[in-house]
Amino acid sequence: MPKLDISVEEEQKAFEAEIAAIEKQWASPRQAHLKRPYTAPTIAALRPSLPSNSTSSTKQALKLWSQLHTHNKSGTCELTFGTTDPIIVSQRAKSQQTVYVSGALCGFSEVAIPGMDHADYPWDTVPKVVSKVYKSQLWHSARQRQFRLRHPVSQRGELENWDYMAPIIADGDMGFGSLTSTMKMAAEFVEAGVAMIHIDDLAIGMKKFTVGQGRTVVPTSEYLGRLTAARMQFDVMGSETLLLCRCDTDHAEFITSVVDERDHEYVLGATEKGVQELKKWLKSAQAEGKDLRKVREEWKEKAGLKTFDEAVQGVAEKEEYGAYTAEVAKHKFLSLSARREIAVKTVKKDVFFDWELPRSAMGQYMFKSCVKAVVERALVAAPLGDVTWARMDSPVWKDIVEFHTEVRKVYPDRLFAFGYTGDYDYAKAGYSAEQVKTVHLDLAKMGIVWQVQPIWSLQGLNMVTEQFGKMWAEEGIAGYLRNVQGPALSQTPMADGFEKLSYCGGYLADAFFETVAGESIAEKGKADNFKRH
Ligand SMILES: C[C@](O)(C(=O)O)[C@H](CC(=O)O)C(=O)O
Repeated sequence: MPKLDISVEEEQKAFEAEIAAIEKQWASPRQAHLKRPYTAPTIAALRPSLPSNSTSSTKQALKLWSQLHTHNKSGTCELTFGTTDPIIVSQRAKSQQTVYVSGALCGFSEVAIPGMDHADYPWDTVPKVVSKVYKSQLWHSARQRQFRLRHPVSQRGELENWDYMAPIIADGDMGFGSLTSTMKMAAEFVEAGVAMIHIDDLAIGMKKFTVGQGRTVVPTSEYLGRLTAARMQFDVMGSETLLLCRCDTDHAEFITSVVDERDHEYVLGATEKGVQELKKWLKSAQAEGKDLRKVREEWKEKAGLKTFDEAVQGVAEKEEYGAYTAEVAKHKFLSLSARREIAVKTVKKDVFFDWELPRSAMGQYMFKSCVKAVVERALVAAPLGDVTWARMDSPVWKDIVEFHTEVRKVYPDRLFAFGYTGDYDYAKAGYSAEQVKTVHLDLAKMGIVWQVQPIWSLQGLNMVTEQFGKMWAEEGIAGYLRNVQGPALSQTPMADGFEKLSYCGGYLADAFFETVAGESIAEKGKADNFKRH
């Protein structure tokens, strides 16, 4: 193998030039808000000798960044929806500025074995769908351009000119395991042309349910590690790709470990002495054929499940508890042992608290979520990413306002995303019909500039397909003419897919054949002649 023909001095000079370029990029208005736990020389030393393929992702990310800022300035928002299908992507170019590639949808339609959204598909599933979608966008933009340029300038003003290159936002779930899988996934996304990905704090394999209960999150440090891994990969590739810090702590019921003291305030423990470990309790109940959900609830009741602060409140006099909370409030984050020390100094009675007893058979600790916990995670994550999303189980307006207001107190210009998650029940969450009409605009005023209904392709397409299938089976072509073909042909311009001239792009194939045959399309003197200007 030949050696690299470069002197040590040249190598060092190139390294220093790379460092200077990285520092310049990091200081740019687009990136100045980001804070990395690593330096430019570290990143420069991690780069291969040829630049990575990140041009498309960078271009689309900058486009998205500018769209989101424009919305932020005007108090408006982008309302988009999820799909994985290039045909659907082509139509939304007429009304949406962005495309969302949802993991849940990929799990139903882009995998060998479909299933509920447990983010249990292979780690490169969503990047592959992004690549497919991005290539379809390129194709539509090329065929539209070719169609337009076949027409003289005088006629082009009349022709369609959609922006098919809508930036793609994609679901990176929890990063799929260790930091190296998060890096590999981030790299594949960049190469696929993605504009932004979201990474969350859910435990791998526990997206929705554990033993029939709520979701499980990872410690704050692990969440930050994932975001840092994605950010580092973008930096190694020199890309501008946006990182959306999604946080799923709202209504989470478990945390995988208590290794990070920032989480200790929210971990639940037994406060009654003498209760058996929950997992042993459940095991014997199972052997007796009892209803485990009921038995678990009974155990929680018996164990007096509380956070440590609640346990202190439970045994302290009013003034003692006041002294305890006053001392705790002096610190940003406090470990359980530090809280115990404060309790010993401020409260006469012993505080019994054991967070080992409620641990699940899989080892998870029980967690008490609240808006404050979500805000804290979002705040520590913010410097690593560009946009924040607190994924909520239910659209509780009070919580939404509190979350976004608190984050904006620290980061006044923060941009946010919001998911109209599939099964939200707005009436149950207390919204009137009037409120629902303007909710997207009310959200936009809080900086929630990117709003997505992630699973339209599941809910909406299923509904439309069911209705069409029934009609087709009953009425055949007469129903098709009435409901589909008739309206499609009579609208102006006619719906895509019916006409052969523009959308289906036969002329693009003709242009390839003509070019290969050496025919100059410009000189052929066709009616729809190709013009160079
Ligand atoms: C956004 C989401 O991650 C998705 O995969 O589309 C899901 C969607 C849903 O459950 O409706 C999520 O919100 O977790």
